[in-house]
Amino acid sequence: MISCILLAAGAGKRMQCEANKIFLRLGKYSVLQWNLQHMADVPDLSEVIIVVADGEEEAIQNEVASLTNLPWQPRLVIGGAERQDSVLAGTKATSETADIVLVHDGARPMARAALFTAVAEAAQQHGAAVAAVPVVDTIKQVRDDQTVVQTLRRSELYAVQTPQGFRRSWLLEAQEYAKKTQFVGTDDVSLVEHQGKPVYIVNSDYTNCKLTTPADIVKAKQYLGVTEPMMRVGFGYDVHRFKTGRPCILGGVQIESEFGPDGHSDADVLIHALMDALLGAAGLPDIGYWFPPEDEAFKGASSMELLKQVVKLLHEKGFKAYNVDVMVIAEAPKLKPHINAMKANLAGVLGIGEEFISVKATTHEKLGAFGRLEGLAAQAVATLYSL
Ligand SMILES: Nc1ccn([C@@H]2O[C@H](COP(=O)(O)OP(=O)(O)OP(=O)(O)O)[C@@H](O)[C@H]2O)c(=O)n1
Ligand SMILES: C[C@](O)(CO)[C@H](O)COP(=O)(O)O
Repeated sequence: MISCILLAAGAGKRMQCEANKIFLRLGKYSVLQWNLQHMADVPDLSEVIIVVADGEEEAIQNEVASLTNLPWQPRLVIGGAERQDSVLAGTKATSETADIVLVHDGARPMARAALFTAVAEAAQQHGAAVAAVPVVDTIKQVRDDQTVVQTLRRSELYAVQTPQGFRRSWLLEAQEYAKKTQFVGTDDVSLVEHQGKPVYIVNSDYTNCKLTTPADIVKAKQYLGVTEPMMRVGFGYDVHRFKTGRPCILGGVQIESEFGPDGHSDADVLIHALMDALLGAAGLPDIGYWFPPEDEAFKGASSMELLKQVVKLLHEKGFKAYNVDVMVIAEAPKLKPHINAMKANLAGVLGIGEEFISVKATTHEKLGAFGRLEGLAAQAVATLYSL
């Protein structure tokens, strides 16, 4: 049985962000979630212990809970001041039935399932193993006064990463010995080396870098295939004549009135302007193309139903509404009492919160055709983001 300790109790000081870097979002997942997603594909992994900073348990738990595909339920333990303390806390929480324990930096979200498996297999065979890559730079040993002691032979040098793997008995003994001899290592297998025991190198790749400084985030996004969401803006406008006896439906809300907008469909001018804004932002043809006025299928059609079709068209093109702002220009009826209901309608169909929806109304100060109550108009602006 394989158990994995995922270290997430650091402060992330060098990342210079306010919160622990484990919560940074890289596209659809946070750094922590990318780790868990990759680990979920490790065939024999049965137990995951996340080592968390005191006070961050709930936030970590929420991150875990939003992943529904994990084959195990990670357990949380509180870490210590130094990395080695955190690994020790994690080790104590591993099951006695685990024969292999892997230790992985939460700051390495690019490590793939195959690497975890390779390190676990090497640890099973050799006792202790570590993922590593040959160094690409020439490495020099340097004195405090900045002068070189020696140039190390590059062909013998590897930069080690995580996962680092152990037979559980080896890890426990190494930690015991490190405690007794007060040895502190900058990585985990160095505790085994300190006992004079061998550590096996598993060839990894350079994409498994540790997210340490802000520059590493750029690399991480590239390696994880994260593309920045693209924002698009669209504008829509519509006018309808008023007709006595027509229902007055605006924003999907039927308003008591002796007259209403005339048209082939329910003539919901607000929704029409909004649909054109959404379609325009997506670079799609306007509502006349999708719902032609001469087509009998749309006679008396509910514009809210048409809006649902527009949202479907957006999704098919890979877009989702981010926010919308609609302005109705009407001398009457009074829209204020109905604005909240309209916003709720739009929120439901667009699948966004009401705080991202604005519906406003203005009179035309009795000027011109709108002022004479011959008709009404609506303007809309919508922003979309790529899914
Ligand atoms: N006391 C500690 C220190 C570090 N870590 C974890 O060890 C990994 C590697 O450490 P590092 O990159 O140094 O992370 P931080 O300690 O968070 O960063 P910094 O040193 O910049 O504060 C990280 O996933 C970090 O969360 C830990 O669990 N407990
Ligand atoms: C374990 C490690 O990731 C191997 O490169 C590294 O030593 C961790 O160092 P940190 O200072 O805790 O980031």
